[in-house]
Amino acid sequence: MFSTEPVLSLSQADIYQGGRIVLADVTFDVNKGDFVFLIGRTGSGKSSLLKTLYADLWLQAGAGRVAGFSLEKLKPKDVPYLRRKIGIVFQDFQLFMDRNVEDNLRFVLKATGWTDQTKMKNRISEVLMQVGLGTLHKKMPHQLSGGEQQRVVVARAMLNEPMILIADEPTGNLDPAVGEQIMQVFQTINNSGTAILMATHNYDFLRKYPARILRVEDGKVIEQGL
Ligand SMILES: Nc1ncnc2c1ncn2[C@@H]1O[C@H](COP(=O)(O)OP(=O)(O)OP(=O)(O)O)[C@@H](O)[C@H]1O
Repeated sequence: MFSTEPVLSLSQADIYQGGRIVLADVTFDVNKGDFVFLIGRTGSGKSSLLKTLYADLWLQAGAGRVAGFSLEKLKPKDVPYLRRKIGIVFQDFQLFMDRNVEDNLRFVLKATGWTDQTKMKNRISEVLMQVGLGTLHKKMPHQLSGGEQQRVVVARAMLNEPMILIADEPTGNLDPAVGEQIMQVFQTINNSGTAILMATHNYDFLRKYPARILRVEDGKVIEQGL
């Protein structure tokens, strides 16, 4: 992949959900280091769009490239490799509740082909530092606050140095002050060069952290001025 190629590119893409078209003719790029908010009413199609980008929904018409993978040519066997190049964060933290923080992260590293114990330990320390949780390796998820759990989820998404972080309402279940901490973690990650595409209903973020805004409305995706 050439370094000038967008991290993500959709061209005249149609987004389907359950056999029904949700969004038509979607065209936009996200470049290295971009921060992009995705906004729109409940049910407008934000999650469907994001799911298409990480191949949870199949792209049925138009063209798409994500982290060097062509969505229209993607085969089921390619999906895990695509997902290694993108970090995914949802609203609900899905940590294994019966494993400590370090083991939650190690699970992902092993599943994505890491074998060297020292390298795994070092990478786990790096990502936990990156999200401001450098001392919580041995804690069980239930010993962490909701915000801390979500930061572990963000750390997990960063393990394989993704080119883009795709986040669907990552602060939706958190109180505003804690949501703000997650937003600051995203800013730090973005400042180190990782592109971020984040669906949110929190309009305070749009004011406080000016960035590109894509609005999903009436079956279309529109780039909005600042
Ligand atoms: N699994 C599904 N099967 C069929 N239709 C679905 C499915 N999931 C969502 N839809 C429909 O697709 C449309 C878009 O939903 P989507 O979840 O993408 O919206 P959203 O903008 O992410 O909403 P929210 O802000 O509430 O998360 C809605 O009409 C929804 O009812």
